[in-house]
Amino acid sequence: MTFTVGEYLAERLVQIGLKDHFAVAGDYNLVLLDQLLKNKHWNQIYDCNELNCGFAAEGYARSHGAAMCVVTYSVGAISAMNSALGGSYAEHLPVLLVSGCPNSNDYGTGHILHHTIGTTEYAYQQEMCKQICVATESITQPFEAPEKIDRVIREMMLHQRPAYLEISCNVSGLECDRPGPLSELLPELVTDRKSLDAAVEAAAKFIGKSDNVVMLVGSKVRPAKAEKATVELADKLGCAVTIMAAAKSCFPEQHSGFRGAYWGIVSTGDAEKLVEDANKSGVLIQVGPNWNDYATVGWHAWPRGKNVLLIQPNRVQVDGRNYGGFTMKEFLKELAKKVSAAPKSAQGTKAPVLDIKASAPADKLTCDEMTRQINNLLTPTTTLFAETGDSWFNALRMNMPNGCRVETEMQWGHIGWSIPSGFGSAIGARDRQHLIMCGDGSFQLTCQEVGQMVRYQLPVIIFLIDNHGYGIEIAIHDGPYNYIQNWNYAALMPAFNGETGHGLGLMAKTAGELEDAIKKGLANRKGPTLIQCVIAQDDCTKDLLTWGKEVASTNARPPVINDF
Ligand SMILES: C/C(NCc1cnc(C)nc1N)=C(/S)[C@H](O)COP(=O)(O)OP(=O)(O)O
Ligand SMILES: [Mg+2]
Repeated sequence: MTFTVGEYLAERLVQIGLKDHFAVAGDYNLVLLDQLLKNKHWNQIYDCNELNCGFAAEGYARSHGAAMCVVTYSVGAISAMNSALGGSYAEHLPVLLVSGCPNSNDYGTGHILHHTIGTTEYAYQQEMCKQICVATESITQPFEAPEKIDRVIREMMLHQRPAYLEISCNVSGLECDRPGPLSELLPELVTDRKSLDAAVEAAAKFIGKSDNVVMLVGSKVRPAKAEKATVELADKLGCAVTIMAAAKSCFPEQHSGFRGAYWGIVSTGDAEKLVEDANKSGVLIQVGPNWNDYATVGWHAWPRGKNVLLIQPNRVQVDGRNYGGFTMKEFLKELAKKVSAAPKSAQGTKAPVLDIKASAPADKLTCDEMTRQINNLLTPTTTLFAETGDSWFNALRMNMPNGCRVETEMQWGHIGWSIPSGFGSAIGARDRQHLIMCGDGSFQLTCQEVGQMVRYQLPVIIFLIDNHGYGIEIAIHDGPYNYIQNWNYAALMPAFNGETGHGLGLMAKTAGELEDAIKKGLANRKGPTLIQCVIAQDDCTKDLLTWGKEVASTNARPPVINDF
């Protein structure tokens, strides 16, 4: 039995732990899909389109550690680039985008091929991908496959960022060597001990100079696999710990030091005062922050300067020095050993607690009541997806049981992401209850993947927030373009079910109807439940309005005219 190029790719990805991969068929990838199916240690999962396929892979990488999606040339791959590469790069996720590509005999012949842009060159796709991933390879001969496949996987795992691979449609089924051991795919970074020791020494001294130490945890602790090491340092220091909005659930909120989220004027709990005081006159330890325009509320809330110890995945900046040559995890673990055990008493009051009075069952459903009821569902094995929009603010104010995970896409911010990504995450972690909070505007971009949740019988509960339009945009800058055709979202489910599905579509216009719909959703284990939560168009969190106005004014800055 010959071992083929496609089987090599399958074996390598199964070796790094994948149990599933995602695909949309096309004539440039059918032979490859056949080869991937020969490997019985994983499943081939299908998507409705390539944008969703890329997001499903991104979601799988969130819950399972890495992912692959397979699409056809150009008409498939260029859609998938948005999600599988751009989004995954922005969100630090190891996703391999694989595209079938033209028959190797066509290269250099002047042939014009279908699905291309109609020129005689086919390298443009790989060139496009080079801009938004860490490694790309093109395979037109079987003998080059092992080295090129290993390289893209190795780079993707080392940098926790996406990579791109294309394979000629006449090569995937050709004979190929078998792979060597997995270890060469996952090289450990060589630690520069001298630099690590110097950085730890400097940081411990820096921290020791103040009795007002506050930690601020950012989203990069997750791709750096440093969440546990962050808790170890917090335990040793006994200091107050705050999180950035994009790092919701990256630090346990039942921890004695937890004090809320820092997000400038829309911070929760004591976080704003704690962070800004420490930045002014204490020590502010920032672990994996991503200070973009949204996180800094339009550049108005960006604590920087001489009192900051900045720890990034591969760099540490402290007291005017800059160190590299070790990982965040190594640095945090060594620092936890080094700092004095004298705990910096965790400042401020306890962590903020969601405090919303329950509505009466007959009351019209509100954003607060919906948030309260969803918050009551959270358990240590829940994964809550919060779509771009007011869902960010609703998730941020919820209380997280330790182990509960929140997924957001606050860097890429592609509306519609949560449905396909939630689908992929649920495939990758079938033992976790997946809840998705998705706005009506977002849902209209990628809702087809609810049909795939029906197909794979995933008991995902979708809270479709029907506020008749782009609420966040209306708050930032209103206009006719923020209003959408209002669908009967609950009525979609019978359509997605076809003859065989078990999806449930329910309408909730009152608090009681939502309670009842949630009960039905929790009981529905053989398919998704979509609950259309109808709320007033102007019913959004105060924080969204405050934040939106600031961001809008920053977006509106006039160009600086340099009159020389
Ligand atoms: C249109 C847009 N952003 C612009 C945008 C447009 N296209 C893509 C792919 N991504 C984007 N973020 C955004 S945030 C809408 O308010 C989302 O509306 P919805 O899902 O209904 O949520 P809210 O009502 O809570 O705002
Ligand atoms: Mg909306």
